[in-house]
Formats: sequence, structure tokens, C-alpha cells
Amino acid sequence: MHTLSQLRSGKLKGIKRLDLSCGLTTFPEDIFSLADSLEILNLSGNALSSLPDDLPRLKSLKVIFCSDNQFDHLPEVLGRCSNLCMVGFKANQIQTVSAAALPLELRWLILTDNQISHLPAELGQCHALQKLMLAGNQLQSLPETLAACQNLELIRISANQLQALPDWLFSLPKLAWLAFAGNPFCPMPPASPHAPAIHWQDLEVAEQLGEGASGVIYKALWQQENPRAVALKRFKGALTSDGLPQCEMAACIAAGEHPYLIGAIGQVEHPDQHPALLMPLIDGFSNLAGPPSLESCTRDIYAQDQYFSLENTLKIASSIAAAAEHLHAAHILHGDLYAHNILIGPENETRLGDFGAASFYTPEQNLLQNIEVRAFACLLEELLSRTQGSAATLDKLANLQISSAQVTISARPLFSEIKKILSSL
Ligand SMILES: Nc1ncnc2c1ncn2[C@@H]1O[C@H](COP(=O)(O)OP(=O)(O)OP(=O)(O)O)[C@@H](O)[C@H]1O
Repeated sequence: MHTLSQLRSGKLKGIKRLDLSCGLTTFPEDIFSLADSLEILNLSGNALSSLPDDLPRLKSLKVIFCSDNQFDHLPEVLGRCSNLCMVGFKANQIQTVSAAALPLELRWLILTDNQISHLPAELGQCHALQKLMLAGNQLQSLPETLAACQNLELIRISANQLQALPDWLFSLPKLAWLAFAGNPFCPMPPASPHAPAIHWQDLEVAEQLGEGASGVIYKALWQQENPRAVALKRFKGALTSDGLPQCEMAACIAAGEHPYLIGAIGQVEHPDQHPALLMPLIDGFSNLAGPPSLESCTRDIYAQDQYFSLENTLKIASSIAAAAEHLHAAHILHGDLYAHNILIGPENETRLGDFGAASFYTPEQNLLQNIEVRAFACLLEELLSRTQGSAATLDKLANLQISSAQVTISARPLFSEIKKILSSL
């Protein structure tokens, strides 16, 4: 985090990224002294409600974050910033998004947790758009023109007022990660009679195990007749970038037990805080990869020296295909099938977790399974680019990857078939 005095002293000359969060109510003029170099401007966590008309003077600006401010509209000046490809205005009070506010090169738009009830048809002209985050708004419909955004790979439309799942989603050739729970058209989650009641006072919370955008995960001891070491996910707020914690918990609990899922024990009621999710403790595992970067946008980041034997790639891929098949059998779309949501053990034991983007769907919406198969294709592609082994088997895996990512989504194999193919290799 930078300070205003550092900015004013001229010490920041030449920097590419500026992070300022210090109660700003107006845009500091001094930011223009960085016009030659500034590519990423993060003004999240201030009290701004407007941006200056001459913002395009920041001619190298590619990324702007203004989350947790007081904007009631998406500033139109953004549309005149010609290199801007990522716009993040989460948790404002935005009601109005006009066509003029949309930069043509847009790849990643974050408008999560606002009050938007209408999006302009011109959003469909942002052909580079890959990631569209709209959870927690008041949208009753989406512009049909979005069908033209053929590069869209990740969409979050959970916790809105949508009356139906738009048909055009199924014509997006690259869509892989979709979250839509918490809309009026969504089926009710099934009751989970086996989930035990867990009382906050029975938990001894210990060290932090991990943290994501939506929650912090702690190790805990669950005091019962036979005390048990567990993992506790405490949500950071009432809405995450993927949707509602209640939907995440409902899906995670409804998914039930499976050898390749992290799984859930149940929901913890806290007298005065957000509910939390209790899970089995997965000890001694680590994340298969890190989440996407600003640059990679939709693709996970692996350690540079991370390689897999063919045997391990097959083991990971087969486990994930089996976990996804299990979820689809229960009509649950994971929505975030990514390496960064996979925990991996010392023997490459595999556990899929993070149901933050999960949605229940009806049998009539079965084609959603084929969308998730593309997420698997991305994972397989990443694993294959780091795998050494027999060329013949690698070729077969590459063919499976290609067919799982094919443009005609109905022609993609389902997870039951993928599992069969993998077990035959
Ligand atoms: N049951 C568990 N046992 C051990 N570690 C866990 C468990 N569940 C989660 N973790 C750790 O905590 C991290 C964050 O968990 P999770 O992905 O559920 O959080 P999140 O806030 O939803 O993340 P995201 O930013 O992807 O939304 C995981 O990547 C993992 O390292």
C-alpha cells in the first residue's frame, strides 16, 4: 500500500502499480505525475464517487480497481481509456452502467455487490470479454447481445433477480466456469437431514489454514464425545464474488461424502456473526496451483518447476472426473472447477473443494454439465503441459482434452465417459 505523501514527494515516479486507500473523497491530481508509467491503479477502500474527466491522460492504464467506494454509476470516462482491459467496482452503490462507460478492450469486468438492474446492450460489443462478475445485483435479465462475447469463459450471475437461465449461455464456445445460484428461477436446495447441528461453543478455533477471497479457513477442535480435528470456513461477508454463503454451504452439504471431495460436516450457527461451514480437516495437503493473475485472467498459476509423471496426471484427472460425475449426478454444478480449488496430498491424492460458485440445476438444464467439462479440459491442458511420459498415452490424453473443449458443447463427452476413457489408459 502506498501513501499520499509518498506520491506527493515524487518518490513513486516510474511505478507501474499504485495502491492508495486512505479515505479519499476526491481523485488526487498527483496521480497524473505517474501518467507515463502507471498500468494498474487500485483506489479500493476509499470514499470516491467520481473520477476526473481527464483520466485518459493515464495513457498506459490497463487495470483500475475502485471497489468499496461510493460510486452510484460506472464512470463514463472509463470508456475513453483506450488500454483499459480490467475494471473492478465491487461493493459500491452502482445503479447505472451506460454504454459509454465500457472500454472496448475490456477482458475482465467486476461489478459484484451493487444495485444494477439493467446492463446496456453495448456490453455485447466488448468482444475481448473473458470474465464477467455480476453477483449480488438486481438484474432481472441480461442483454441478449452478450451472445456475441464469444471469448467469455467465466460468468458470475448469482444472487440476482433473474427469472430464467439465458439460452445464449449454451452458445458461448469457451464458457467453463458459471455461477447462478440465488436467483428466483433456481431450484431449492434439497434438505440435508443428515447434517448435524453444530454449536459455536463446541468449537475451539486454532491456527489459520488458508484464505481465499470469500473466507478464512481455520483448524479447529470440535468438542463432542470423541473430539475431532476439523476445518472451519468463516465467511468474510454476506456476499462473496461468486455468490451467497448460504448457497455455498447448501451445495457443499448436499454434495455428500465422496473420496475426492473435501466435503462438509455441517453449518455452524454463530449467535451474532455470519454462519460458518465445518469441514473435515485435510491435513498435509497443498493447493495444486494458485489462482489466476491479472495477466492470466482466467487461468491458474502453477509453480515454475511443477511437473507431473504421467501416472500422477492420470490420477489427478481421474479423481476430478469422478468427483464432478458425483456432483452432476446430484444436479450440482461446481462452477469453479480449477486447480486452485484442488488440494493435493503427498501421493497426489486429490480433493476438490470450494463450493462458492456451486449451483443446483434441474434435469432440463443438463447441458450445464458440458459447460463444466470445458473447465476440466482447461485443467487437463494445464496438467498435460507439465507432464512427461509415454508419447502414445499423452496423445490419447491430448485427444480427450481437445474433445472436452470443443466448440459444439453438446458434443463434449460427459464426466462418466471421461472417467471411462481415463481408466482405459
Ligand atoms: N477442509 C480443509 N482442510 C484444510 N485446508 C483447507 C480446507 N478447506 C480449505 N482449505 C484451505 O483454505 C484455502 C481457501 O479455501 P476456499 O477455497 O474454500 O476459500 P475461498 O475464500 O472460497 O477461496 P476463493 O478465493 O477461491 O473463493 C484452500 O485453498 C485450502 O488451502
